Amino acid sequence: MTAILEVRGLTVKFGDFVAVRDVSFDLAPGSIHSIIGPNGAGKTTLFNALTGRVMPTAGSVTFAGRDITRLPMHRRTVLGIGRSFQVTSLFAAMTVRQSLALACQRKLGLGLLGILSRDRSLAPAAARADELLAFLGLGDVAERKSGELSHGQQRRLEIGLALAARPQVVFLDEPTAGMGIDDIDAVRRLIREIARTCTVVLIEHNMAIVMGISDTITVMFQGEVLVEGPPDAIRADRRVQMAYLGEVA
Ligand SMILES: Nc1ncnc2c1ncn2[C@@H]1O[C@H](COP(=O)(O)OP(=O)(O)OP(=O)(O)O)[C@@H](O)[C@H]1O
Repeated sequence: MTAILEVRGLTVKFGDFVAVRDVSFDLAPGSIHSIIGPNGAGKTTLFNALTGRVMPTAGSVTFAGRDITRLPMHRRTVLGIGRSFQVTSLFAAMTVRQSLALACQRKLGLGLLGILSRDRSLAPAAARADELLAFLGLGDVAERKSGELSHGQQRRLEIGLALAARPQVVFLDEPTAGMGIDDIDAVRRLIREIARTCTVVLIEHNMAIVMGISDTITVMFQGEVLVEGPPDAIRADRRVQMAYLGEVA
């Protein structure tokens, strides 16, 4: 199977500090691939380098056969890479429907003014926003301000913003952080649904979720890939257990 994303020798330095060192992995199309590791292992920095938020110091990222190593984030979005991001103050002041429509709009290359106007060319973004409201289970709160949603609803909206442009690969950064058990279950189901049409890369601290839904898990430790494999192999791997205990040499 040809990988949809190929990461080779990726290194990110902040000054002299190496946050991500020589990371390589393949992302199988249609899979749920989790990146785990103890605090400070380099997961978020790796995500940032893969989505164009930070530029790597060395290495390459190839998406669907195209070298995207140095592309900025917005160009990657257009190519089909989505990323969840926090409901910012801009989104917080807008309704849920408007927030989703704006995110859809970005893909179409139009701005906030377009969304708030009644231009007919906005119909595709509005239709996509409706589709996402239903998919996320946020139809009932569509006209509420995003900033007024419950924590769990806000996290679902963040996932929706990442899906707005119909990505081929979506990066979700701790989608269940701070959630109660009911919301966690809803997000687990949502991720499974997303994976029916899209490859999912996940940073997640909740091991029950990671072990329950991942096809492949890459374990990072001190900026490097410690081990990669299916959940059962990762669960049984002594090095992983030691890493979480902070005892890997
Ligand atoms: N902009 C930056 N400048 C300097 N150091 C940074 C920067 N961003 C991250 N780091 C450092 O890089 C290391 C990896 O951080 P990163 O946030 O990628 O880890 P993580 O695995 O996502 O951790 P956590 O699970 O705690 O979120 C940490 O030591 C962090 O302090």
